[in-house]
Amino acid sequence: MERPGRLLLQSELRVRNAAYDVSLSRSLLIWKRRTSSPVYHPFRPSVCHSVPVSEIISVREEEEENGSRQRDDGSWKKIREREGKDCRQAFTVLYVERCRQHRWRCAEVTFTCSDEAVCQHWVSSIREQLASNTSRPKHLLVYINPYGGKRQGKRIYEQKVAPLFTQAGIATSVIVTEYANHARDHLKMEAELKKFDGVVCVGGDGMFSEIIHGLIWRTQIDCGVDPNSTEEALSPCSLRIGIIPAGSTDCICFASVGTNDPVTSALHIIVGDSQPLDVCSVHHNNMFLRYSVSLLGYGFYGDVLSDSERKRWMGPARYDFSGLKMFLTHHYYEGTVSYLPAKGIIGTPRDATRCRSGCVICQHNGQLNSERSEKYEMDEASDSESSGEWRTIRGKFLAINAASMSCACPRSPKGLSPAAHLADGTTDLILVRKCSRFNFLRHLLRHTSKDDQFDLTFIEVHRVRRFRFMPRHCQSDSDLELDLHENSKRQIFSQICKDHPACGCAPAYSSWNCDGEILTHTAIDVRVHGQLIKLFARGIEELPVFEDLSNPCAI
Ligand SMILES: Nc1ncnc2c1ncn2[C@@H]1O[C@H](COP(=O)(O)OP(=O)(O)OP(=O)(O)O)[C@@H](O)[C@H]1O
Ligand SMILES: CCCCCCCCCCCCC/C=C/[C@@H](O)[C@H](CO)NC(C)=O
Ligand SMILES: [Ca+2]
Repeated sequence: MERPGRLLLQSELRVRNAAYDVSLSRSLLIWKRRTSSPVYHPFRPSVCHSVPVSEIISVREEEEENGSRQRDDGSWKKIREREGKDCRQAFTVLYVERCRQHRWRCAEVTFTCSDEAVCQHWVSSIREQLASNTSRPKHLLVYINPYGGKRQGKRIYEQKVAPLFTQAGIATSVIVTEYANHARDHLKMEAELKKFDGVVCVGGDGMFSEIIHGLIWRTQIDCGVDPNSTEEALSPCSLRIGIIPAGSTDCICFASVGTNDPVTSALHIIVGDSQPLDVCSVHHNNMFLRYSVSLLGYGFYGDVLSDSERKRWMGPARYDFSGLKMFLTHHYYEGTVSYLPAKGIIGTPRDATRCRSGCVICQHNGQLNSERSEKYEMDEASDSESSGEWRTIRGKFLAINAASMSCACPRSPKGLSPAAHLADGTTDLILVRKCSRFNFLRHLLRHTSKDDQFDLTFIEVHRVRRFRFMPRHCQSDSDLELDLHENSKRQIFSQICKDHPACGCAPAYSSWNCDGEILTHTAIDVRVHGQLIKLFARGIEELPVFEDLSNPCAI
């Protein structure tokens, strides 16, 4: 809890007929019931409220007519009179109130006083404080995906978010997308980004992936960086991105705010939060494919996504249906994974600690990254395959997952990698080797229990900066010749089977699930770019365990 600091204003005002000492400093608004108040009950504890100024949404004057007052927006509010004597002036403060499970809501308190000049001084003083907070957005570019999730994006925005933006005095330019990649193309080629101080994504993870594709690409072009390069350091994006969850998984919103509630996300945007986020670039043969911030999944999660795309009419439940189907199908895939372990960092994928607001691991490793990327510019060999740092694993896998955040979501409450960090410059590479259905089910079920989902003999997890994957069917001729002697028949049959889908045997390869979108290639090169973008979020806040003794009300 912030401490009050130097007082800017202090008055006796009234709240619902009770007298309060109200004070405003640069950091806090406090209202504390006066002990002399006629409605004061000697045995009722003194009531004191405090709100960080940074979490005040807006302040509005209340105009009076016939005992009720008309608000700035024209709506009417009944102000009760005290014993026939009018309290003639009032103003209302809207502020963030924390609820259960990381949800925020917009609360309000109306102050009344007899002196009009005092009332107007309070309104102007609070407005000055809000205006001086330069991290709060004033003009947002909003993209609404009407197609994702339960196809409620437009309704969610208009009914739950737009009224809050209006209350907060935020101007918006809204685009309802008309086709897939509409937002990406608009950001790449048309949007006048200098007019805005933020972009808002109303949709799910796939829509967010589309928007960062457009924004990051545009930023590189504007900064003279080749986005197709696998070796150039990418330029960070200055515009923050807000996510109004209206998808099916919404794991990016869930992992950066702690809930997938549209009002909570809107309030984090309004107060101007900022949360850095790692981004993975995905290339195939030096050709850029896509960016990823949550999950890159081959095998199980790639097959779940491929199968579920044909069932979008089911809404979010399509993932459960396809997940069960793919579990029963139990396909495995052969290939070679090579990865560059993250050296010198703190934190591992097996930690008990979690990435939360003000994460020390993200701050430490993020600093390490920026020092390292300066060195990298001078010594590109450190990341090259020949640096000797790379590890290679060939085998048969049920799933190959790279989680750049926990990927926690309603369907996977702990997430695919519970100890992954939003902004530490790494991704957790999870290899699920071929095993029995029973053992794979044990692994899946541990995503919803307290058991460690990595503590199984057929699972290995590495925190990496880069990795590559080459499926067996794409291996080089020399590798294939080696295999040919070993499994010539299998190679011949797998080619026949691949050419004849009617054949019932397992496919030779899966597809990559990239934040909920299917990649066009299976041989990929993935690189983590630390803290490349920023969200209007603050990470998941630690829940208060006890009354905060530094609470200014305790003074
Ligand atoms: N107007 C549109 N018509 C059709 N598709 C669209 C449109 N706008 C965006 N899309 C595409 O819809 C796809 C799915 O959107 P989104 O990710 O928001 O929903 P979802 O897949 O249900 O959610 P999640 O990814 O969280 O599971 C995205 O790939 C996006 O590119
Ligand atoms: C035995 C039944 C198993 C059912 C498994 C159901 C599928 C669970 C989906 C959880 C996905 C968690 C990771 C999130 C990935 C997102 O990036 C992506 C896009 O939103 N969502 C999916 C489902 O791939
Ligand atoms: Ca990360």
